[in-house]
Amino acid sequence: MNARINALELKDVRKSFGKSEIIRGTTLSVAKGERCAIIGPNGAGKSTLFNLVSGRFGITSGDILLHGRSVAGLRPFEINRLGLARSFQISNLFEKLSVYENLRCAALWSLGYKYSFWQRLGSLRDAHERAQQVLEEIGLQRQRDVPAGVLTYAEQRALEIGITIAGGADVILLDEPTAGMSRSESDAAVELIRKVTVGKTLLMVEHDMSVVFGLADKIAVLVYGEMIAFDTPANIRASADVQAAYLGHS
Ligand SMILES: Nc1ncnc2c1ncn2[C@@H]1O[C@H](COP(=O)(O)OP(=O)(O)OP(=O)(O)O)[C@@H](O)[C@H]1O
Repeated sequence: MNARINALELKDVRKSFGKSEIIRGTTLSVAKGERCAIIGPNGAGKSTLFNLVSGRFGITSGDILLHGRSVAGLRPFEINRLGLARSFQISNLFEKLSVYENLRCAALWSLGYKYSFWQRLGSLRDAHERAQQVLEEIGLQRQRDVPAGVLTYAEQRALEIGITIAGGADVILLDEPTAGMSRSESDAAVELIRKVTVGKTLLMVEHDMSVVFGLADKIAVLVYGEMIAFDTPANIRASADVQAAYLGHS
């Protein structure tokens, strides 16, 4: 029965800021293990949608389900503990801490670090193991003890992806993971994202169409708060509506 439950589901989600309705009835189902990209012109509401899914903003109406369970009204850390982690457009690193320490902090936070002595010992051990494992996955072993602030930009973005996955969440939200990267850096980031999201569910906002079409199993097109299409990359590319509303102008 669980196989039929989607990892993430948005049901007629609406969000208004004052009198302006920014998200206008979005319905979206992301199956377990699927990689899904949200595209759309500037101001379409992509970041707002991310903020609704991760609990940073409350929805005005509709519902959001994570593994079949409503998360509407929950706070970001509660949604995180239920298995959803997100990255941010703006760097979220502790620049003075080492690469390893950044990863360990992220793992500890998600493990629900508490002040009980025994629990603390167990959490520290688990966090250490997770941090080591993620360090290898993101290919930053050689920079393990380097302060995050001195990494190159592309390495910092890789570390951010590592921090996002370090807690073991199975639904990952990445906000413009290749923004500001050169073509070759962005190609490497695509490979990294592909690798670290195997077996997980990915929702990402991305402006770079080669990244979107290279990674996504499904693409959602958001225009002025309305989801005008949600389909495979081939169908999105062929859609006259999408061409007219967005791709033709990018
Ligand atoms: N906290 C807020 N209060 C009021 N309006 C907001 C708030 N956050 C976003 N908006 C408005 O919602 C609209 C959508 O913004 P959003 O940042 O979600 O778009 P976007 O698709 O992510 O754009 P971009 O591609 O430029 O990042 C914009 O008109 C923005 O001004």
